[in-house]
This record gives sequence, C-alpha cells and structure tokens, in this order.
Amino acid sequence: MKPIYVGLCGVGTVGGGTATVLKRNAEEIARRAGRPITVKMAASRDLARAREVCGSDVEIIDDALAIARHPDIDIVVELIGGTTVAKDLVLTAIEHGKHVVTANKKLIAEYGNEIFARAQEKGVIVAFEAAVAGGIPVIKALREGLTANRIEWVAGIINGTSNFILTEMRDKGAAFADVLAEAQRLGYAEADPTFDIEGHDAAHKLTIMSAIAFGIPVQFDKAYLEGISKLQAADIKYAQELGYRIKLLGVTRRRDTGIELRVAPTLIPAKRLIANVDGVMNAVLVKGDAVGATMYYGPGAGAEPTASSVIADLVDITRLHTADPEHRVPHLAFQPSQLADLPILPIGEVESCYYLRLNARDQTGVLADVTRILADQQISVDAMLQRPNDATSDDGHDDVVIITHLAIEKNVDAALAKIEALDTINGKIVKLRLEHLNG
Ligand SMILES: NC(=O)C1=CN([C@@H]2O[C@H](COP(=O)(O)OP(=O)(O)OC[C@H]3O[C@@H](n4cnc5c(N)ncnc54)[C@H](O)[C@@H]3O)[C@@H](O)[C@H]2O)C=CC1
Ligand SMILES: N[C@@H](CC=O)C(=O)O
Ligand code: NA
Repeated sequence: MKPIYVGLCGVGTVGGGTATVLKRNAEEIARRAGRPITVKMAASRDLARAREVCGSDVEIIDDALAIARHPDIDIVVELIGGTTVAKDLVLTAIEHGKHVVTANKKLIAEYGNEIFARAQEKGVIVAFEAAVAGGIPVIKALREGLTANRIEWVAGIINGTSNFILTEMRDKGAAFADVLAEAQRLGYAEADPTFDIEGHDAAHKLTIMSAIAFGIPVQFDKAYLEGISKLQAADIKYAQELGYRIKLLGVTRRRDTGIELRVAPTLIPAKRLIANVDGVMNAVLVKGDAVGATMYYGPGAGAEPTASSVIADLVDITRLHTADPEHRVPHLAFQPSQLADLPILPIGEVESCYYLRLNARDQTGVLADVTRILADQQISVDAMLQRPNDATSDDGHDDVVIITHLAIEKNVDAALAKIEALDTINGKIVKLRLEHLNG
C-alpha cells in the first residue's frame, strides 16, 4: 500500500527520536496504521546530523517551508520549537492542505485558536499529543476517553525539568545549577530553560489541557505562573515535617464564576500518588463527575518518549485523514461552535489552602494577633508549627508555619499585608499554595 509521506522539520532531540522510532518500529506501526508511515523529506540546520539520523532514503534540505509547500508531503511534523519559524511553517502547511503534527506547546497555547480555525477551514488535522506531558497520552484521554464527563479539575506535574531539579535537590542535596545543566544534557530542557524553571512551559501545557477539559479557547495570556527558582530550602524542609511535598503543580479548576488556571510550587500531601512522581516523570490527575479521579503517569520529556506521542498522532492522522472533516475529533474536544466564553479568573479569585511562613518575635500575644487578622479575612488555621529560625543563634525570633483551610487568595493577601505590618513580624511572609487533591 502507498505510504503516507511525512516531512520532518527539525531534527534535534524530538525530531531525532521520531526518525529513529519510525525506522525501528516501521513494521509494527504500519500494521496499526494500515499503511507505512515514511519520512520522505527532512529539514534541518545541521544537514550532516539529519542525514545520519534519517538515513540516505530521506531527502534532506535546509528550508522547512519548502516541505510545507511540497506536493508529495501529506503530513508536516513541526519539531523546531518557538513561535517564529514554527508558526509560519504550520500555517503554510495548513494553507497547502497538509495535516500537521507538532510537539510545540508554546505555539499551541499562544496561537492555537488561530491555527485551529485555519485548519478547520482547510479541512486538515493539527495534532499535538507530544506538546503536553511528553510521552503520556493525556490529550487523547482528555479529548476522547473522558467525553462523557463534566470535568471538575485537572492538576498536573507537567514540567519534567523542574520535577527533575526538585527531586535531585531533595534526594541528593544537588545544587540547582548542576541539576539544570544535567537536564539540558539529557535533552529535557527547553532551548531557553527559564521557560522550564519559571513555569512558562507548565503553563503552556496547562492552558492546552484547560481548553480541552472545559471547552474554552486557549488563553495563555490569562494564566498565572510562578516557577521553582525562588523556592527556599527551609520551606521544603517544613513542608516535609508537616507531611507534604512541594511540586511545581499546574491546576485548572471549574468554578461557578469562571476557570482557575495557575502554575506554582505547591504543597501536596506526601501520601498522594502524585506527590511521589519524581525525576523527569510527569503525572496528570483529572477529576470527572462520572469517572471520579483518574491519573496519567509517564515520562514528560526526552527523545523517544516524546517521539512516542508524535508517532501516535501520525498513526491517528493516517487512519483518519480520509474521514469527512465534519466527523473528525475536534481539535479542542468540543465542537468549534460550542466553545464557552467562561472567564479565566484572576489569581486573587483563586480558592486554595495555603502554607504561610512568617518570622515572628517569640513573645506572648503575637500568634493571637496573627490568627485574629486571619480570622478577620475568613481564613481558618488547619495546622501550625513553630521552630527557632536558626538553631545556632537565638535572636528571639521563631519561624512560624501556618497551614490554612480553603481561602480566597485576595483575602490571604490582605491578611498578609496586615500581618507584615505588625512590628513583631520580620520581613516578608512566604506564601505557597497547598492542594489536597482528594478525588
Ligand atoms: N525535548 C523534549 O523532551 C520535548 C520537547 N518538546 C518540544 O519539541 C520541540 C522540539 O524540541 P527539541 O527537540 O527538544 O529541541 P531541539 O533544540 O533539540 O531541536 C530543534 C531542532 O530544530 C532545528 N531548527 C531550528 N530552526 C530550524 C529551521 N528553521 N529549519 C529546520 N530546523 C531548524 C535546530 O537546529 C534543532 O536541531 C519544541 O517545541 C519543544 O518544546 C515537547 C516535549 C518534550
Ligand atoms: N522542557 C519540557 C520538555 C517537555 O515538554 C519539560 O522539561 O517538561
Ligand atoms: Na502527551
């Protein structure tokens, strides 16, 4: 049977993995897809490397756009990254009636609405399983496996690099910069690793899952994000003492007034399965009203795990591309005409439990002042811990850690401003969110 012809654009970590797995498992993949999936052309900046990876049967060129326009190519695979060349490439491929597979979460989270609208008009598929949680088929699960459900929330550890850094620091006492360098060497990190450690990458992925879960357009510009770079060792230690682990967690939750969409270092009870997802592994918890809580786990980055998702999309397109476009699975799970205009809530409206660490003078009445201010803002205390802030020099101040019950973030911020103004409190209060994640 005639192969379906793929043009591979970008032969780096994921592109290289995709070419390798497509070759190694060619027969098995063809048995599933119904016909061979063949890389006919590849575009790369490093022609020698591309030739070595792809083999001599593949035509190697340096101009990705020429692939997007080439009449022999059925599916364009965009594995370049970024939103300049990649966006141009994807839109050009769509204009030329080609299906697209991409691993580029930044592109989909920031320009997905425009890309899907053009793809819809041209009757082509844009598939992006590899863009979220690397090798985990979580887009498939959310878009197809859970269609019976009203999704209540999605929470995930969705940046392999940050999770790898947090795990290595905790388990081996390794230094932040050394572990980041190792993540780069292993091909986990983005070209600009600040995207990983400052939460952008996780927010891109969460934005995409939020759209699919709730049937809303992608709205990355409304996502709230905080990374792991400012996380302090003291908070990791106190969290552990209280029975929690800190993870870079993305949470998107449906509320009556809109949708929460936020990424931040977050405490999770240590006994939860997701709190024990370590290293480059990712996990996504989805709570549906019918199914309850489900969890998807696997490698979130790396050449072949990510290639696994790219190729699953290639197989899907090979099976589906002849189907009437009206009857294909919609890009964002909901029919394009059925997307809701639920607002993304500002961070002040978010509801969460909180971890607060303050440095308080060890004096009668200080904690009573603190709890009164919290109570005035409808914030109740779940647990409290008091430790001398430096065991070697008693300066008359203690670290006080407070875990709250559910509260609205703007009330917490108002209370913290008042507490910081007390002359018995030193410096800034550390505030982290805490999620119990019980189904
Ligand atoms: N590395 C990983 O584990 C994962 C990466 N991704 C995404 O996959 C995409 C690719 O990432 P990586 O493979 O890690 O990056 P990479 O940097 O290893 O590969 C990108 C390749 O594209 C090439 N390139 C740049 N401009 C080009 C152009 N104009 N024409 C042809 N080639 C060009 C680069 O020379 C490089 O070889 C990104 O969007 C990334 O966010 C998604 C999931 C996991
Ligand atoms: N840089 C990303 C790669 C996968 O999406 C990560 O570390 O998770
Ligand atoms: Na995936």
